[in-house]
Amino acid sequence: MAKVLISDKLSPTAVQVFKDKGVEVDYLPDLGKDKDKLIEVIGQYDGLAIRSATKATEKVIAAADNLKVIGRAGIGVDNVDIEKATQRGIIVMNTPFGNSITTAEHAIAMMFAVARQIPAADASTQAGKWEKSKFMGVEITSKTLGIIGCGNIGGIVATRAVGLKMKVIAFDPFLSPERAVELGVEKVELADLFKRADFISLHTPLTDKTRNIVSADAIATMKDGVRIINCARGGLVDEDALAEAIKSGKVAGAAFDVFTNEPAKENVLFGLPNVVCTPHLGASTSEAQENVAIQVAEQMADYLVNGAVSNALNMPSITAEEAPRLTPFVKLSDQLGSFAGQLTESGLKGIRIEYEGDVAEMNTRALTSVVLAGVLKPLLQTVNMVSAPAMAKERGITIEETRREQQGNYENYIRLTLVTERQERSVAGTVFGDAKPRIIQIKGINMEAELGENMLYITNKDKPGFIGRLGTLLGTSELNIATFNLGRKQAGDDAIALIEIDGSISDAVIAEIEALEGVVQAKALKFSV
Ligand SMILES: NC(=O)c1ccc[n+]([C@@H]2O[C@H](COP(=O)([O-])OP(=O)(O)OC[C@H]3O[C@@H](n4cnc5c(N)ncnc54)[C@H](O)[C@@H]3O)[C@@H](O)[C@H]2O)c1
Ligand SMILES: O=C(O)CC[C@@H](O)C(=O)O
Repeated sequence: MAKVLISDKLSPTAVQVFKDKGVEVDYLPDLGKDKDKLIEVIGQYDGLAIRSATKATEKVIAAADNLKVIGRAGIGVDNVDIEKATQRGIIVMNTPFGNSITTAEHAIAMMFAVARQIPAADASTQAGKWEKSKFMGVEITSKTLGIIGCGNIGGIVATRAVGLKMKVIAFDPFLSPERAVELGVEKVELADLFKRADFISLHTPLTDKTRNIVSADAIATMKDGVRIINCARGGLVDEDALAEAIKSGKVAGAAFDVFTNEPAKENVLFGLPNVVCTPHLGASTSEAQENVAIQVAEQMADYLVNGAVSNALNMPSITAEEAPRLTPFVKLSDQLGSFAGQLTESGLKGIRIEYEGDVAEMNTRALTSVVLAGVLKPLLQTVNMVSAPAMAKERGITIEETRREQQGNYENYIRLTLVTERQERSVAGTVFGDAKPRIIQIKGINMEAELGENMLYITNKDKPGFIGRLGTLLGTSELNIATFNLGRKQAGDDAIALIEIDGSISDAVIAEIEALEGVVQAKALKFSV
């Protein structure tokens, strides 16, 4: 039974979801904060469910010998080393929509808070001061809100702000003109946004491009009295530059939920006039926490139990519905990749995968990942379908995928061609109605072979007497033939034999086969069945 560790504070509903789906679960909500303890125990788990307190660092991942999936109950995955997870074949998934409304509402709340200085006014009033003239605010109606990053959360903020009668402008290179119209926002360039906005709200991930997107230079181009809200990620705004701009009066206020260093026990913004801060509360509503906990538990359990993949950041999705239909093709893809990979001895330059017929309409991205893992496995023992695409890319191997809907002799067909420094070698296979994969072509030679655990692959000159000599040799070596498949282009040409053997084939037997008259190549191949 798969075993999952929940190492952050997740709604207890997640525990029940895991149990209901047949996954064993340990709920240790404070463990994530103890790096050493996490490293000590992580090896025993197949899944790790986290929020933001647990840092799934390179060291944690290196110690995670059985880990198959990391599930983030939330959106941002900057606390997970995705590259290292991918290299170890661990899927990283998040819950991209479960807390979007809640976070967008927090951004709107923060905008009001900074427009009317509510936290400071509250503190003063409760201190018995009644400082009515000190807290003069501004209306937001008719003001311009500049949204940087108009995805899920930015989009919700935009529609709420339009409802509040604001003029909304947005900078997001991936925002389509149609979506901008749908949201009621004007798509603008960043420099334009900085010049025009009365309020600026950030909603991008933290990347190399977005780090310090609000810099000292950017602030200098803004309207005097602008107010800045960050409920996305610390590091999007240069906090030192903002602090200076607040002190000088250039910026009239800031509302921050996220900070460059978290937990933010101290920060240059703390204590400045009209700065409102919350401790990364954007996603903290009971509704959002219930949503993300249930979603992450369902996704992780679906993967661990059924192989379904949703919302993975390092692997194509496979829905629970398509997983059973895809299974025989996953097996075929693995066999084709493994077959070609085991026969490849010179430097691999390119991989071509052709899908034809029914299979061309399936989730070929996932199948391609499986093929790649099969090809690379003989070279890189730890590779799997998660890590294979990245590993192939790292090694400069080009990947080409084509899909054709028309059918030839078979209802479906996958052909894999490996391009090496010396040659191109192709192998093709199909899945029949019995859901069993078959190899149907090797190097252009037709045959119909089912692969077993131990296969003997031989290329030989098609001359009389060869099969007899081979049968005698296998017999005297006490190797029993389970199935025997032959193919050739034409009489006298190269022929291929693919033979299933009951038991493994030693190097000594392979050497004897190679010494038989007419043998061009002999190889023992192993497959997982
Ligand atoms: N405060 C919280 O508790 C909390 C909760 C949830 C999400 N978040 C954060 O909010 C942010 C947005 O989340 P989301 O779900 O809307 O993500 P999203 O992926 O749906 O949207 C992000 C948008 O940013 C845009 N973008 C990327 N690079 C950009 C750039 N250089 N300039 C302008 N736009 C760019 C993308 O095109 C995309 O539309 C993330 O950083 C996420 O981690 C914070
Ligand atoms: O889990 C949290 O409280 C914060 C989540 C938020 O930052 C996210 O990216 O989803």
